[in-house]
Amino acid sequence: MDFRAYPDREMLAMGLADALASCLRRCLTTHDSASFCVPGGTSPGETFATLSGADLEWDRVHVFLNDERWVPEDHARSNTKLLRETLLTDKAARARLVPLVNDAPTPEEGIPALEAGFEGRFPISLLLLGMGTDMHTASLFPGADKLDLAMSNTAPVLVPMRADTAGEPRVTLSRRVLADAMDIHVLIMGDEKRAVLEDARTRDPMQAPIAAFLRDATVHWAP
Ligand SMILES: O=C(O)[C@H](O)[C@@H](O)[C@H](O)[C@H](O)COP(=O)(O)O
Repeated sequence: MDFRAYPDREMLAMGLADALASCLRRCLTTHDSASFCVPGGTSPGETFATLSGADLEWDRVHVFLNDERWVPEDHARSNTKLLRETLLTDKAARARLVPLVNDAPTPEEGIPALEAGFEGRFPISLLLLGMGTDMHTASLFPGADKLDLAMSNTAPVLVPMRADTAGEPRVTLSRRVLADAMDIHVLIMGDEKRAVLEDARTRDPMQAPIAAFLRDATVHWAP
């Protein structure tokens, strides 16, 4: 694991946006398109806003979330809404969004149509993950109903997920497809998350799902 500490959150947003843009640019020199998989939640907003102004061929970039809450796209807790408002603006408005939610009443009913949209998108070129203080990442929550399946080597691309701490039902990319990414970055902020991440490194991924991704990751942190 590579750990990059920034003096403050503004510097983190600038440094991380720069690292992500360079990686996408590099990928597009050797490939027709790039797959860029990003977290929801509150932490990446400023990084996304900075990255959206980066000069690169966004129309060759396929963007999708690590996970989504099963709520309509205009819901306050929709990660897709956040993505449209922060990353998919300015120059990055030309990127192609691969949807992770649809009108089906449950994730189970919606997943077959969503999985079809992921054809040709793997391996992920660039993965950015967040982390909760319970050591979850994407919607891989400790104790969640389908965690066994989502962490297994034979998992499908998308797994429906319910957990007491998750709020609404979720859909998440499985560990297998996330960990297969060519380049993995993790974004965390604050002293509490730094300590939690250190602790997670020593734990079994079934208790600390973020641990499944740390060995090859670059972690970006600011107080
Ligand atoms: O939909 C989600 O909740 C996320 O994708 C999730 O995995 C997130 O990255 C962490 O919970 C951190 O969230 P914060 O950045 O809000 O702390």
